[in-house]
Amino acid sequence: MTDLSPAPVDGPRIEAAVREILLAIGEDPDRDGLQDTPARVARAYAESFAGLHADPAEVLAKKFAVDHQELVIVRDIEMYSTCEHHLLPFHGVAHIGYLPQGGVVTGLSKLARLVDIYARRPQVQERMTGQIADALVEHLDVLGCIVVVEAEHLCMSMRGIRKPGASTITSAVRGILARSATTRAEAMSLLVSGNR
Ligand SMILES: Nc1nc2c(ncn2[C@@H]2O[C@H](COP(=O)(O)OP(=O)(O)OP(=O)(O)O)[C@@H](O)[C@H]2O)c(=O)[nH]1
Ligand SMILES: [Zn+2]
Repeated sequence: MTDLSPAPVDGPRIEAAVREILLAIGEDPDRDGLQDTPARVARAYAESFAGLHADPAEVLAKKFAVDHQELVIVRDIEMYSTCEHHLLPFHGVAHIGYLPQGGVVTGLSKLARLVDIYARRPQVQERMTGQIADALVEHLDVLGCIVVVEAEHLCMSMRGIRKPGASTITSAVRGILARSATTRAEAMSLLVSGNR
């Protein structure tokens, strides 16, 4: 995990709500072991939803010039997010590839920070994938980019349809990579897991 500061959440409100949930499921929120749970959940949510209050423009503000006009790819960026339908985790990896414009690149760690900003929100995987790609276009002014996210959704594994191990893969392609099949194919072949 990166070092996003916890979000400024309304702690007492989360605590009251968690206490209600515990009562609603037939638990005793005052029993040993559960007494501190509402406060723990509030702290955990402040971390899990910190991305709501982080600015992708700030993360991508620091750029530098390198004489490199070709693909930059960082893959297997670990990500943990929260499905907005069930408030259960989905987790996996994000892969990012981009073509710099005019030799302007960002620090590699900033790509991982960008993933974190969009992962640490109530999310659906498709939107998160697109948001990462859009941020690269908007704030890094890339010539093109591709973002692929592979994740397992606990709402599909531990409940509901109960299919552990099912992997959801989403991609978002922007700019020149959306227009050129050859460049996109090259990026994709370097990006996806089958080619490790
Ligand atoms: N497309 C998409 N669907 C998601 C994501 N996360 C969870 N879902 C799905 O959201 C859907 C919500 O379906 P609903 O029928 O409203 O809720 P539900 O009755 O709990 O559905 P089940 O999970 O099928 O039991 C489910 O099919 C989930 O698998 C995501 O990131 N993207
Ligand atoms: Zn879900």
